[in-house]
Parts: sequence; structure tokens; C-alpha cells
Amino acid sequence: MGIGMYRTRCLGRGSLVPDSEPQKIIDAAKFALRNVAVLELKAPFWRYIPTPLWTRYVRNMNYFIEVCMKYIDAATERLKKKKSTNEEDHSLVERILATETNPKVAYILALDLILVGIDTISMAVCSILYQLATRQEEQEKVYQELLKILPDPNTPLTTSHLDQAIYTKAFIREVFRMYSTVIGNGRTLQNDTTICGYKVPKGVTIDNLLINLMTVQVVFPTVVTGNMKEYVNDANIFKPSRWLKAASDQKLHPFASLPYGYGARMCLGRRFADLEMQVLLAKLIRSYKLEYHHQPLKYKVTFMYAPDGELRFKCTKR
Ligand code: HEM
Repeated sequence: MGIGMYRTRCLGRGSLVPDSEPQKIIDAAKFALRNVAVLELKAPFWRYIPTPLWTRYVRNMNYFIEVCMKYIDAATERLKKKKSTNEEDHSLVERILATETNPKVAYILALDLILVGIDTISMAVCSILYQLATRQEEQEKVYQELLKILPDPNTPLTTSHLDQAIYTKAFIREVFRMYSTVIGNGRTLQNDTTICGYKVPKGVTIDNLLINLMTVQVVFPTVVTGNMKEYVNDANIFKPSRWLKAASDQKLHPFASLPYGYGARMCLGRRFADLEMQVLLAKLIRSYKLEYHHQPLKYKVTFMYAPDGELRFKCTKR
């Protein structure tokens, strides 16, 4: 579905009918993610009166849950009938349903994956393709690598091909360093803490007239730290090669760029996302040259950080 979303944005509308169920799931997930920050980070009047945004948000989530449950139920039924216990024969949702014994938890996990797995990956792909299309020299390096790995473009792609796509992966990492799709991570502290001289109270709440109004969060702004010269050599230069082993002597703080977060709550779908992006690039750039000949696009934060505008690429068969 992540791929479906980016397809509608940059490979022409019409690949998904607007009121088709997949498109509606995409729209609902997008609405949920893009408005959660408004509800959570601004004064939460919705806790006391049902504001129009809150009412719409709840209606949207109800729709999302109703439709997704249909597919999750279908996956549960399929699973019951499947004879094979081999994980490789199961879809991602089926694997979760198979390993989680509490059906309620399994439903929530599967719903979560669908909810956060759409806008994130599609916006990341938009950003990566835009960078490839506007950096022809870099695209050529990615292409030359893929040409070597896949002399025949019709060869079915395997993990061993992707293992060799070192520069392609470095390119993706560099896009994330300079233009992290998720701009930062928030944490609520469990104890009062002093950070760089600032006293940060432990999470929970700041009490005021409207009791328990706000939660204090420490935010790690990875899009900022990834671009700081204090942590990264030549921080303002787009240089995928910095991620290669040969460049390990260069300054690159291990915490400067954390596009998938860090620790126990880091992104659950990161391997899935990485794989999806690598497969897409391997297939697309091996067979097509991508160009962009329009006004440069500015990056904008919606909930994600991505180029703002239509991605009108020229694709030429190699
Ligand atoms: C390029 C695409 C993606 C990016 C950049 C991304 C980034 C992130 C980030 C920054 C977090 C917060 C981590 C933290 O607080 O330490 C997160 C959480 C999460 N992501 Fe992703 N994500 C992506 C794709 C996906 C996909 C495809 C899925 C599901 C298939 C997914 C599932 C999740 C889940 C379930 C969490 C919550 C984990 C938790 O709270 O324990 N993500 N993601």
C-alpha cells in the first residue's frame, strides 16, 4: 500500500480509482497521521469538548478500523486454512496473527502497521526519487552498480543481489541524513533530568487551570543533527560515499542521523521499509533514467518531510 500511494503521486493518477477501497485506506491513514500532531501538540480542547477536527478524526479512524478489520479477518481465515507453517509462505500481517496468541493484540499490531506504514514509506520514496532525478551524477553511480549486479534487467531480484547494492543503500541513507522523512523522535522522561543545563521534568503533565493539559516531551530532531557540522564532516554536501566502509575515518556521529528512531521503540517496520525501497530502486533505476525538468521543489513538513509539489519525472528506458 505504501508503494500504491507513491504511485498515485508520481507515476500519474488513475493507477488507483479514487473511491476504491485501497485508495480510501490510504487517504484515511494519511489523514490520521497528518492530524495527530495537531491534536497532540496543540492545546487539547478536544479532551473537554468534541472539536470539529476531533469529530472528524474519530470518524476517520472508525472507517479505517472497519475496512482494515475486513482484511485482517480475511488474513485470519486464510491462516487457519494454510497448511504450511513456513514463515516465508505468510504475509506480514499473517505472520503477526500467527505469532500473537491474544487476538486483540494481534489486531492492534496489524492495524498499527498499516496505519504508520503508508505515509512514511511513500513520502520517503518520493524524496529519494526526487533526489535521484535531480542528482544525475549520483544516479549514474547507482545505475552502474545495478548494471553490474543485474546485467540482465529481467533477472529475478534476490537478497544476494541486494546485498551487493552497497552504493544504492548508501544513497538512501544519505537522503535520510539530509532530508529525514520523519524529522524527529519524542520521548517522555521517566525521571526529572538535567540535559545540557536545562531541567526537564519527568513526563506526565504540566498542571494548570485545565488540569493535566500537556505532556512534556524531549524531542531528538534528527533532521537537524544529521546536518550539523559538529557531528558530520562536510554536512552540507550530499555524499553517499560517507556511508561506505572505506570512509570510516570521516566524522559521522552514530547518533547524528536516526531516521528510524532508536532504542526499544524504534521503527518496527524499518527492515520492511528498507527492503521495499531497495527493491524499488533496483528495479526502476536498472531499467529507467529518471529526470526532473521543472521548478525545484522545496521540502515541507506535513507530518512527514518531503518535496512539496508534483513529482513530474521524465522516465527514459535504458
Ligand atoms: C521509510 C519509511 C519509514 C520511516 C522513515 C519510519 C520512521 C519511524 C520512526 C522515526 C519511528 C519512531 C521511532 C522512535 O520513536 O524511536 C517509527 C515508529 C514506528 N514505525 Fe516506522 N518508519 C517507516 C516505515 C514504517 C513501516 C513501513 C512500518 C510498518 C510496516 C512502520 C511501523 C512502525 C511502528 C509500528 C512504529 C511504532 C514503534 C513503537 O512505538 O514501538 N514504519 N517509524
